[in-house]
Amino acid sequence: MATTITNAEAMAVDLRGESDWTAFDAPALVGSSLRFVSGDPQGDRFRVRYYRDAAQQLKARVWFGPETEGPPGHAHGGSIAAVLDEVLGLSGWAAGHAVVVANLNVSFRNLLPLQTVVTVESEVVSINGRKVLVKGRVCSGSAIYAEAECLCIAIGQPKTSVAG
Ligand SMILES: CC(C)(COP(=O)(O)OP(=O)(O)OC[C@H]1O[C@@H](n2cnc3c(N)ncnc32)[C@H](O)[C@@H]1OP(=O)(O)O)[C@@H](O)C(=O)NCCC(=O)NCCS
Ligand SMILES: CCCCCCCC(=O)O
Repeated sequence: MATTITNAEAMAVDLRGESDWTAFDAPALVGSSLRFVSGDPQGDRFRVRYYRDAAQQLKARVWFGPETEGPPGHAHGGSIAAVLDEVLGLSGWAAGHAVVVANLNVSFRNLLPLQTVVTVESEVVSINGRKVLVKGRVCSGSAIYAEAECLCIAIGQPKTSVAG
């Protein structure tokens, strides 16, 4: 019997990282609860693959599928914010802090065409008591789609970070 596949399922989406990145296993660090953004790797919304770069900062390759649409042909701002929320919060965890996101400030710089694979970069820029400040951006080559600053607050004991 023939199997029905949607256009998006049939689509090859290249989420490979750079040669000096290593795969990062998010569920191994935080559990399997992060389903909203990265829980459907064959879906029509987001497809996400996590890495650490050579400086050990968390990076993600993210495909914005047809179901992230907001303005015609482009990603909904909330979908971009959701991706930044997860990646930057997870970046705090990857740096060893058991955090939740308290404040996320996003600047949308350019419309993001649907079915684009972007890189989400993150950098932990300061740690002040329970406050872990993470900056990040959504980009592809020289194109910057969004930039964000994320205040994470530690709610538990520091976690041993995992290499991938
Ligand atoms: C973030 C959260 C844990 C903070 O609550 P708390 O543990 O009681 O901590 P406090 O309110 O004492 O805040 C701790 C510090 O962070 C600061 N802070 C907390 N939220 C902040 C915010 N939104 N913006 C700026 N600073 C904030 C406080 O001012 C405080 O700073 P201080 O130590 O210099 O006084 C709580 O508000 C929360 O659970 N929010 C929901 C988080 C969430 O649902 N995120 C999305 C899913 S990850
Ligand atoms: C348990 C890992 C938390 C990572 C950040 C999630 C961001 C959010 O839910 O808003």
